[in-house]
Amino acid sequence: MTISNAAVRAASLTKVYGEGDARVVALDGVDVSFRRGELTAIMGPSGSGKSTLMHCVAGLDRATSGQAWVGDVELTGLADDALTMLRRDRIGFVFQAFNLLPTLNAWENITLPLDLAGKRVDRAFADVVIDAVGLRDRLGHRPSQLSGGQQQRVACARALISKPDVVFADEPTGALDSHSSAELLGFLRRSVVELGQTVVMVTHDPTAASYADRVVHLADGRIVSEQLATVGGA
Ligand SMILES: Nc1ncnc2c1ncn2[C@@H]1O[C@H](COP(=O)(O)OP(=O)(O)OP(=O)(O)O)[C@@H](O)[C@H]1O
Repeated sequence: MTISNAAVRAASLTKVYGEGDARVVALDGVDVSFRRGELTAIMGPSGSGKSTLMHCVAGLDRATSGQAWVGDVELTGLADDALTMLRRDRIGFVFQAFNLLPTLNAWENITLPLDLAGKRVDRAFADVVIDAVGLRDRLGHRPSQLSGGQQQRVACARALISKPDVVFADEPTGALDSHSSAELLGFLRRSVVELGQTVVMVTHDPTAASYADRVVHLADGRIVSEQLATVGGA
């Protein structure tokens, strides 16, 4: 793969927590690329390093050694403030806990990243995103007035609204029932197919992984296999 096809890349990425008896090698020299315009799932047993890998390539945590790039920007060489700006401008996040602001309504939550960055809302694109997540009639509702599935769709819309280079989703369906999970995964899939979004999703759930174009398996901090998914949208 050429570098230009990789939205995100890691080379010899290593993360060590603690020292002495408490020393844990969470990532052990990981080489991986996440391609543009694809949904990649990261799977593996509990403790295999999935979240650590995501955090280190998304600039939420610092690797101990090795390199990570978002596009052609090397994260591992950035100062803290440059890393914060890169996260804000080029990366969208969806977490298991929806992390919405309780006092803001759905529309205000969705457009918050643009407000924080001092950018205008592209109304035409916002319409596309809001219709895709099916939230048109819920825009004035606060998170407490929405179901879990609706809250997670708000979080997804918020991640997409600034057209980031990549959306990282960490167990996005972990708190959802199977119906809401299917809706959410269908939406993430459509964001890839229809909007050309790049998505990297950490998941335990084989059903969630079946929506991916490619599945990367981790064990003990190493990539043990990579496979192309057969369906990409189950
Ligand atoms: N802040 C930390 N301090 C010490 N050890 C940590 C820390 N964060 C993670 N670890 C350890 O690093 C290893 C990888 O953890 P990580 O959370 O990346 O795994 P995971 O595959 O995402 O697990 P899960 O599926 O259970 O969320 C584990 O052994 C974990 O205990």
